[in-house]
Amino acid sequence: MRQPSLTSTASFQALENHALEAEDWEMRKLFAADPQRFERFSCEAAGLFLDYSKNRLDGRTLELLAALARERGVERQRDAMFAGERINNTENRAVLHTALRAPRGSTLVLDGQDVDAEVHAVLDRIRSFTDAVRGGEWLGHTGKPITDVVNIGIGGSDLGPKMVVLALRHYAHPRLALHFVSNVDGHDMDATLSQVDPETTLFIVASKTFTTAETMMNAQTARRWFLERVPAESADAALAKHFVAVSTNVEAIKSFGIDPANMFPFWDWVGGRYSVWSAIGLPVALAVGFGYFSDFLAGAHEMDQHFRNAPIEENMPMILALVGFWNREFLDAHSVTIAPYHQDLNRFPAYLQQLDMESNGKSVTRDGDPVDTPTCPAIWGEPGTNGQHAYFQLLHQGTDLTPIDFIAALRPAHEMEQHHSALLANCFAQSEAFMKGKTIDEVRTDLQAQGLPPEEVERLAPHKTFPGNRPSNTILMERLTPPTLGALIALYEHKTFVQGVLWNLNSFDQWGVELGKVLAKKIEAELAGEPQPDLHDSSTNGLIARARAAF
Ligand SMILES: O=P(O)(O)OC[C@H]1O[C@](O)(CO)[C@@H](O)[C@@H]1O
Repeated sequence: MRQPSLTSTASFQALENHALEAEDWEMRKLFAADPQRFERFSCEAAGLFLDYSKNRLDGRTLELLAALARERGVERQRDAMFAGERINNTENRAVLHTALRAPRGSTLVLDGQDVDAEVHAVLDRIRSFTDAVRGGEWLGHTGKPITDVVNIGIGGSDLGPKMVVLALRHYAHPRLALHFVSNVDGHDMDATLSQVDPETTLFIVASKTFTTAETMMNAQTARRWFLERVPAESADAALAKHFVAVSTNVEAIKSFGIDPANMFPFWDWVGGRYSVWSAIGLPVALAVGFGYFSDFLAGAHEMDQHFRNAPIEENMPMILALVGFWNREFLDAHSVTIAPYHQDLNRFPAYLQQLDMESNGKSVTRDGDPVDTPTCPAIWGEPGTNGQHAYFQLLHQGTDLTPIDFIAALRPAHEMEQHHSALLANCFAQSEAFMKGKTIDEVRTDLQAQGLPPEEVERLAPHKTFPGNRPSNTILMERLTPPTLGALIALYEHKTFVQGVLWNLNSFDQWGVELGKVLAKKIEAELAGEPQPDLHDSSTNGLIARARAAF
């Protein structure tokens, strides 16, 4: 059924009216007026705690947002996703990444396929393979145990496993070093190959389609590099010990020369950016072992259960989505900063960029109509406290309002307690500063107390004033563990889903990446071929000409 446009819905219009009333709200005053604000605007689920009290909203705002979610059918669409309906309507696919982390025994049949049985059969294979590699029973072609694993993939076939392996480094196997090559830029492959030994390196070629240009070129290069170092007569046997594939495309992996016995499959109902739970997570299972990989899946499943069952008003992913929606639509927030106050989450912002922006960076609804409000904000960030010494200036005093998600673990994985309290102090201080700001009168009082002459006080005061009233969420966990990380990722997946439903987008296709791919193929041929007539605009022709002259 065609959805009405967002702005024509009664609940969106009610929110518009409410936003007019809320225009002058100051969070300082909201906190002063309600000593229970923190308790009222925070929730817990799956080992995570979300404080969303430092947003410009009140109970009525949430009621109206929840009403909008209901009017847009968020619960119905959530249930349709879990049930395996083909909600990816432009690719006619189900969206079942949640089935990848469901415990054995769940019943879901999709087109005659027993999803649970297939998922767990692959998980069993992942377990035996990773046990063998980690245990030193899987040997390289000269009889040595594997010491290095190189994952070759890009986008969802890189960002997820790379982020998780870094985040869980405390759980990692001491013998295995994990490397990730994604960029078609040869410097990426070169930097990795220069560190590894062909006798002890396992290559994982990870690509859902097994057609992605960057991955195919990188995989061919790795294969050539490897074969140049192996006696020709044992090439096939050696390849079988050193190359495995993760894909949905068995024919393509065969023609690449990988034995299907070395292929870990997944399915078209797993989107690339939602695939870390599938065999795309093989590097994670190799690094931390199958037990912790299962815990990671279990943490995500716990968040799934919460998302499925909790009422909207207590549902963490729904709340995160609704608050983000409020900030985007009514506070004109063009971007969101992700600030993990945990160095091991340093690739988390990059991971969320694909998750959120590839899912909801769209301007046409699922029905093909132009959207009538702004959609996905830009997502960016760096670990705190590094960001504080770089771009937080703009967040505090710039002209745009940029909401921030602070993410922290209460306990560290190290024993340097002093560092950890300094880290948390910074995290909490920043959210306080964004909320409170510092008024010009407060600045004047400070400067006067420092004994500055009145004209100097007046000259400096505007520069030292902080507008404040800038929204943030804080997500806390006890420790960064496999289950809490699983829950954290699932939280953001579902947040993205809910926002997609509010905007009536198909969050599971990514047509926007195609045009550049097609043009790059043409230009690659032009760069390699004979001089050709100018085929493009003058800028593109000029750039190609300069590159050709340099070759
Ligand atoms: O796993 P594949 O098929 O190589 O795709 C890699 C990535 O490329 C994209 O299709 C975008 O080009 C992503 O959605 C995907 O995660």
